[in-house]
Amino acid sequence: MVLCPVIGKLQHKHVVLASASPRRQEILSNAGLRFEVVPSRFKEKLHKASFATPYAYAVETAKQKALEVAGRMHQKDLRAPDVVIGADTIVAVGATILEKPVDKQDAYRMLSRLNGKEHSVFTGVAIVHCCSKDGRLDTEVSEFYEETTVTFSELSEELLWEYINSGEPMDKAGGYGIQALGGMLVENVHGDFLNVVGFPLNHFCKELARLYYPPRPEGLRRVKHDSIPAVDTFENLSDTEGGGSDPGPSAEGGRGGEEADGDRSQAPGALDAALNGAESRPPFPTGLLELMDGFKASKVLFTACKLKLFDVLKDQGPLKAVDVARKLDACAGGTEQLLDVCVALGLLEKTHRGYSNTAVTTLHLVSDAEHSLLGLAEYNDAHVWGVFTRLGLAVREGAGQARGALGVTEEEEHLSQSREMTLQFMRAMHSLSKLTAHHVATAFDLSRFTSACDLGGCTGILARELAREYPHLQVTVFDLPEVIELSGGFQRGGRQTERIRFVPGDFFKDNLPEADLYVLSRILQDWPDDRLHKLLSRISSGCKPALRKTTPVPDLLFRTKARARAESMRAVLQEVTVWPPPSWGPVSCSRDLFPGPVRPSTTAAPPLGSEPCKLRRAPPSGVPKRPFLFFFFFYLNLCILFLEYSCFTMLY
Ligand SMILES: O=c1[nH]cc([C@@H]2O[C@H](COP(=O)(O)OP(=O)(O)OP(=O)(O)O)[C@@H](O)[C@H]2O)c(=O)[nH]1
Repeated sequence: MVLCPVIGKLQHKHVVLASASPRRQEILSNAGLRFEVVPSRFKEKLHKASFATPYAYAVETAKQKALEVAGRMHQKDLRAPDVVIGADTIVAVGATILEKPVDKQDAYRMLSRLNGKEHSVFTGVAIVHCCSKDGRLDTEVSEFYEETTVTFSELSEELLWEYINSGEPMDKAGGYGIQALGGMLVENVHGDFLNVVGFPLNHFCKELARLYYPPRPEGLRRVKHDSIPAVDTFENLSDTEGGGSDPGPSAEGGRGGEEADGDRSQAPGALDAALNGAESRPPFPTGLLELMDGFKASKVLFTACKLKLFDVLKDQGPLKAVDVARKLDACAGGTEQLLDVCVALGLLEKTHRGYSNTAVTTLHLVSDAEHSLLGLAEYNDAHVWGVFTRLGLAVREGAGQARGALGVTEEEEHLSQSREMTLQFMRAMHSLSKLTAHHVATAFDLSRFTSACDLGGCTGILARELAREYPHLQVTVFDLPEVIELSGGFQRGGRQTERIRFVPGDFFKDNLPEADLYVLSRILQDWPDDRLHKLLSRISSGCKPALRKTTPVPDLLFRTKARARAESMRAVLQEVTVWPPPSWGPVSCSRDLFPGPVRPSTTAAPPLGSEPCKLRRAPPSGVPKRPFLFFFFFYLNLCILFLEYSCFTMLY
């Protein structure tokens, strides 16, 4: 089903997108267009000074990209596709054109030019209709451009370099990606957002409508000025065009135009019916459909990780599908499909040289990357996936499903916890903590504490970060004996630094190490309320009495979120500090730790009469200071935590 009937017009045609840009592929496939991707080999080296305007340059480049692909495909098979789409996005500061940066310095130069100012983003688009006759290629080119103006905030050098070092700018016009981290640099956008991302979908649909539905006779015209084609185009939704290569639209009244007119003149009554139907149609439930299919995307990611696809591409890419298949010892067809889905999901890039990792993949899905999340992917695939398939049972029975997923009884459970499973869990926590630990450790000013105990501290990543950040803090990592035994394998420079010690024990049974700050990071969601009450009461009595009586500063309990992004993490902590709602469980501060029964995630903190810990620093300048974003982050995280808490307490 496609929302836009003009897109449906292309449904039975062989459409080629002459672009390697994953963003363009995503925008067009999200719009329901089916197409083949054949990246253009046209070198973007037109002489800029010879164009009167920056957009003329972008349009010409887009046209040359599309024509190169049409010509190459025609030469190869003596049969061109029906339609080739080319696009080119540039940033213009006055008359100066910025394309993709060639290196970090170049990215810095570009971003500095844009800093604190307004600029234009132009995307030129060419739609080339092809026709192969007697071995000859005929083309008919429609072209247009779209302009969007973007204003950057005043950004510090530090932030620019942090952004450049994220790797994001390198394949983006002007050196930023508005759809991702680069969005934080942008204060204002005027015009079509998707145009900045790389493809002006709205203008494209209008152009198709113009091409495929030439103006109709006055009497029959319905007036609706809208981005998506004029409503008088709805009558022809079900037409079945052959896959021929004759150009659909034609200024002289080509096939597409004749069809449309023919239908119109036949059935104006049917047109009205169709129109009424169209108007009463409900809004397209995009979010819902994404939820329906979200699990497929996760499984694709897990499968690619399991096959070590990203490692292969990191070391040897770009590679063609057959070569990847050989290296993975997998079927060529299946591998190609997996690779293409990864491209669609933005995990890989595809060019004529083959498939290669994207910047994010290189950072997080390669085994030996500093911030690899492979451990988390492996654990979610091997364990969490199975448990979540039993969610229905959990709801019906009101019982945890972890054992069921393993296929073991309560008695066998302990035995089934193999060393490998423990390691798998530790790898997951380790990789996630590496991302979040610094942000957790620096979110609050903890300098007044002299000893901290990280309960369930696993491999000690947060402990290290706390010790690094607070030179007077002694940190104890307290975890199960089997975890402590294995944690040595995760330490690069030796497990024990002077101020960190690892203590084995069970926090439900054994004496807790003394400390004046206890940290519960990703712990609370794992247990039912009665156990949590027990744990929190034990912490309360273990807390140094002197400190409890005298300090005006709250002890602090906090736990991190599963998908805490750095910015949102800080924003949430800030939000909580500024406005601690009583119902907020995830990050809670209190002076006396839980004197009475508590329900950690819902009524965790007793009245917060005590002064909460102050945020140590202001949010980084990259975090927008606008209140709505704070609220967005706040609610986003609240939702994630609620979901996590509910699911975990139900399933485990
Ligand atoms: O905010 C954003 N701005 C721009 C982009 C991406 O930048 C590139 C622009 O480069 P170009 O138009 O030359 O396209 P290529 O990626 O080289 O692919 P072709 O094969 O079509 O030449 C484009 O990918 C935009 O999507 C962005 O992502 N965000």
